[in-house]
Amino acid sequence: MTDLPFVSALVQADLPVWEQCLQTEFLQKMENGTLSEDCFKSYLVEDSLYLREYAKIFAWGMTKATTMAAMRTYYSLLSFVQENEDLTRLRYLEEYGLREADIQSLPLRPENRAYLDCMIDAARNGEGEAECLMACLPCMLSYGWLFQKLLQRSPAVKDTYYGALVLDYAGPGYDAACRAWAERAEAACTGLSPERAARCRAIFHACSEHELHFWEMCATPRTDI
Ligand SMILES: Cc1ncc(CN)c(N)n1
Repeated sequence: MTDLPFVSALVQADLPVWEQCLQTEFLQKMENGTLSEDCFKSYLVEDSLYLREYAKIFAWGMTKATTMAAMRTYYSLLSFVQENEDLTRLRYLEEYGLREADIQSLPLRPENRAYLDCMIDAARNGEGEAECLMACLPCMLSYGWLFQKLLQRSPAVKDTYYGALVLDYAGPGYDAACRAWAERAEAACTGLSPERAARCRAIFHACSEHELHFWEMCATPRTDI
């Protein structure tokens, strides 16, 4: 992504946070094959609730869109998350005897709620597309980075129970979506005033930190499923 200077600088600045994500108990155990099914199931449930709410961030973005290109970006991102990213997760949930409809009434854990509130705040109160994309980007890009790293470091992870999920996020389809998303963010953030660019960087960083807190949370399973 060296041809995307704004986005590359964001990623470089936050790599230490993403490294910390890789070191969390949940991802370490996933990598070495010792993650309990309770933890994994709990992660899938929490993440399903997260992705449901995540969709609403695009809705806020759309209310501020001033071009058809921006509308199409939100639409394509939303459909990627809901149609591609959802498939593997739903298959796992099914294996646990859970249907999507069964989990909708569950409360979000505080770390999850805090992350979503941060993104919604950026999309609702920011000036426009740049802020909305900055809020959504760490979610997308950090997963691509994390799971590619995990797979490179421990290729045997693909033969574990969690292999399908790892391969999804480390694979070319997800990578292409990340690239498209990053290009759009680069365009939205090009030519911003220094003040607004700084606010965008702060949103991206805050959301990277929330990704870390989400992984930390996942080491302890929910007790209500
Ligand atoms: C919390 C979280 N962050 C990121 C992703 C990957 N889009 C996800 N599914 N969930």
